[in-house]
Amino acid sequence: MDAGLAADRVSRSLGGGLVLDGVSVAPADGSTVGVLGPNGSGKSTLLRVLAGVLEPSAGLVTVDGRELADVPRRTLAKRVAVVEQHSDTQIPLTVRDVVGLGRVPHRRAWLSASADDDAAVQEALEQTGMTARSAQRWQTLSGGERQRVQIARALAQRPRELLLDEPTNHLDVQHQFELLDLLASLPVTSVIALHDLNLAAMYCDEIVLLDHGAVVAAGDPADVLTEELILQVYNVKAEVTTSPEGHPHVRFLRT
Ligand SMILES: Nc1ncnc2c1ncn2[C@@H]1O[C@H](COP(=O)(O)OP(=O)(O)OP(=O)(O)O)[C@@H](O)[C@H]1O
Repeated sequence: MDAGLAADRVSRSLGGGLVLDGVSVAPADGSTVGVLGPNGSGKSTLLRVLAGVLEPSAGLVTVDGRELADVPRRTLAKRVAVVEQHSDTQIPLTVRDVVGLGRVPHRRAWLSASADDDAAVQEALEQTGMTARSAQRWQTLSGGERQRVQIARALAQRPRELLLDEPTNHLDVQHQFELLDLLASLPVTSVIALHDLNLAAMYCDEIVLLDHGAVVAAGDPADVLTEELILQVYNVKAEVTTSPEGHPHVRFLRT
């Protein structure tokens, strides 16, 4: 039986158009998979289908070989965490409250937070560098701080799979690296929609390149981030070299 979360030839229509077209992805346990592709290529939709928020029109999403629709919501909520592109709330919550929401699937409704819950929240705040702001109101945070708190909420959930939609948006360069270093160091399987090809090259074990809802290439970053595929998919000329660390490095050419 397949372990983990996987999509098998998944299609999905939205608003009368085919937004995902036969997409398969089966991240290795503990790996980091980057989902790349131009605007509108289906990255967010793929993450939403993997999260069980959207049902596929065709194909299967499975968790440990079991169809997602057959997995109880609470079981799913305990093991799959999602960081969406835009999160907002009108409710006056502190940073600690927001991170604590990650523990809700682990708690019985009538019980208050356990020592385990508190420890998970504390650890997630530390991992994302947000401990000092734990009493601050969520609404008063900067865009990058909000992003880090959403990531802390997802980590507090202690998921096995973490789905992140452009998590480096709003983050300064130091925090982009810190976040991706953190994700790479954790024993979670991460599926990350990204726009930055070089960040993907540095941090992803595997890249899935989407175009018009279909997988154009998937596999090792060096096999996916080629000059030919970048030109084909993004319509931009690029020079791809190999960095001293052995990752592909993309330099865009605007001549
Ligand atoms: N509810 C909807 N009705 C109609 N079309 C939709 C709907 N939701 C998404 N789409 C379309 O599906 C396509 C894929 O959207 P999606 O958000 O998955 O792309 P993306 O690759 O994440 O894009 P971006 O890089 O801009 O975030 C887009 O063309 C979008 O307009």
